Amino acid sequence: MTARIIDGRERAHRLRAKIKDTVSSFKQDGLGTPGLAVVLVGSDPASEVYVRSKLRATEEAGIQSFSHHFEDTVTQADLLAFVERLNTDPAVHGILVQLPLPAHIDKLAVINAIAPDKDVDGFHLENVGRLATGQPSFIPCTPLGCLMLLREELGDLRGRVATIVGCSNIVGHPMAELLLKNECTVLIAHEYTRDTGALVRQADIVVAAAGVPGLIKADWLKPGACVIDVGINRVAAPEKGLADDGAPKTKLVGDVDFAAALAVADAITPVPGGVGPMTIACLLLNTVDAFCTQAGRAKPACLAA
Ligand SMILES: NC(=O)C1=CN([C@@H]2O[C@H](COP(=O)(O)OP(=O)(O)OC[C@H]3O[C@@H](n4cnc5c(N)ncnc54)[C@H](OP(=O)(O)O)[C@@H]3O)[C@@H](O)[C@H]2O)C=CC1
Ligand SMILES: Nc1nc(=O)c2c([nH]1)NC[C@@H]1CN(c3ccc(C(=O)N[C@@H](CCC(=O)O)C(=O)O)cc3)C=[N+]21
Ligand SMILES: [Mg+2]
Repeated sequence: MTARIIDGRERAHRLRAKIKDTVSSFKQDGLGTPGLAVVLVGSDPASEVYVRSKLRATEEAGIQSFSHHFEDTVTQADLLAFVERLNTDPAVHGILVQLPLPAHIDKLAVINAIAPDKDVDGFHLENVGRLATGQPSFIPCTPLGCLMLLREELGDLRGRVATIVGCSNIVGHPMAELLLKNECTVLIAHEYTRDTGALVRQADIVVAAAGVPGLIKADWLKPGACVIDVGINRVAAPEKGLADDGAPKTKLVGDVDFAAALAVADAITPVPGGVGPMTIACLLLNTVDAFCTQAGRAKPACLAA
């Protein structure tokens, strides 16, 4: 038996099509157009790629995009002043500051400067606290995308054992909150966990978000587990030959030993084509949500998670 491969790209396309219809109905009803501002600092090539695909998806959905690129020498004061301008700009409903930020910038200060009702990443202290206490909040895009895939795959999650490997502010920790809220029994592993395999072996649901290629071995998986691989790791792929600069070509892999896991898991997300596209679709979803709240309007039922 071989595991079902969960097609995140297809699921994301479906969600983006619904968002696009919703946005066009807002325009027809004379309610205006949602707007998303994306702020990039410096010239990390991976960040530039992500920001470009976020902006492309935004425009394809009919959402207005505002893109701002700062040199990596920008001062914290200038960045904070810029966020404040976006906070008061009525055309901007959502604000995303791409991470990582250069070391001289206090990233928490920048995140917490974003107006909580425009914080479509859900990283602001107020949204984090709301999620942790069961109050309405923005939900970080990657965990929200993972939850949508899990619910489509498994239906009700109540009582299932979920092990999350990694507990960062942007993925692992909010994922744990969200699964707890969905009545899972949640186990969390991190760098100092003595036996991560022992936690993974108990899991009906595994969410791998450590950023370590091949960390999750197939013999760690409980037969029939549902595996969500969040990791995005660029590794050498000598089998693809050499690039122009003479170095081996590279490929993206997740944190799970995918080929071996296929024989044990019931369902698994691939990398690429799994969680990544859902992250982007959920960013658009959160932007529509922000727009509705700011317009004093209920979110359309067809977009409910
Ligand atoms: N698909 C998508 O949409 C997205 C993918 N990603 C990818 O997900 C991965 C995680 O991202 P992010 O959360 O930002 O990364 P961070 O580096 O911020 O966090 C990694 C987490 O994994 C833990 N960890 C590291 N090594 C191990 C190990 N050997 N065993 C168990 N736990 C370990 C760390 O523990 P400790 O807390 O003790 O340091 C930490 O909690 C990356 O590959 C990233 O590229 C990220 C965002 C979106
Ligand atoms: N403020 C902030 N919010 C974020 O949500 C945020 C961030 N900063 N910094 C970086 C991480 C990473 N992240 C990804 C989004 C999409 C893909 C994605 O679309 N991946 C494609 C492949 C892309 C490729 O080919 O490189 C896939 O998995 O199929 C990956 C990673 C969002 N992040
Ligand atoms: Mg660490």
